[in-house]
Amino acid sequence: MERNTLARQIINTCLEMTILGLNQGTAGNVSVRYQEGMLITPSGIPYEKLTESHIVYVDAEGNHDKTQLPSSEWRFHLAAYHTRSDTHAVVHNHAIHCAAVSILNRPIPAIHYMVAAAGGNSIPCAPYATFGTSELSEHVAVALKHRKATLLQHHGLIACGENLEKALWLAHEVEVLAQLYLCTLAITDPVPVLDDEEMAVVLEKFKTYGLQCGPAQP
Ligand SMILES: C[C@H](O)[C@@H](O)[C@@H](O)C(=O)COP(=O)(O)O
Ligand SMILES: [Zn+2]
Repeated sequence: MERNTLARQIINTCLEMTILGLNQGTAGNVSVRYQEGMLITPSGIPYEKLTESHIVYVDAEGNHDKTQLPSSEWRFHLAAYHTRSDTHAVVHNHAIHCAAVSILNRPIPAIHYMVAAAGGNSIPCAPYATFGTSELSEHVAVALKHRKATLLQHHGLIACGENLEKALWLAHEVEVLAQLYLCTLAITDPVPVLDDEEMAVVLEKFKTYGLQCGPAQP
């Protein structure tokens, strides 16, 4: 796809993220795999002010046009593409319930079968490291090895997808699961979970679910 078209899709995804209530201020960032690297949102510019020319191309080594400043999290976006060959879009946000669970430093267990949408029987919580660091990107690479989404301790969420639509959908889904987890945690801890056998059945069913609709989820 043409660079400008992808840039517009990135901006629309950012705006949609805000409409869905997943973000606030300049928190979060969005990228798509492009050529040998990725196209990514710039650092610290409010989404409403973004135009196509703000979207930065960063190559696989982290090089970019010196007149532009890519998201401070370009390292973990590159790490996601490097770790997951099925990933062509990455969404990061500070959605409130995801951030709350990340502060508790807990993975989201199999409290609901939709946890399988992230590719397994839990959604991990990558250990804390300062934003924008190589250390954080290393934690992200480990967490995303077997999952399409991970919480970031004391920070937020990362969700990956084959395209922007799927990555945003998963980010929203994980936020709903995080909210559900917090609601149930307020009543009982540990929260009852589905067993590994049932989650394996769901993971198998998700391999073919929704295929007749093209970009359907999961
Ligand atoms: C301090 C930043 O907000 C950090 O949390 C980062 O992870 C983020 O979400 C937005 O940073 P950029 O504007 O640099 O993408
Ligand atoms: Zn962040």
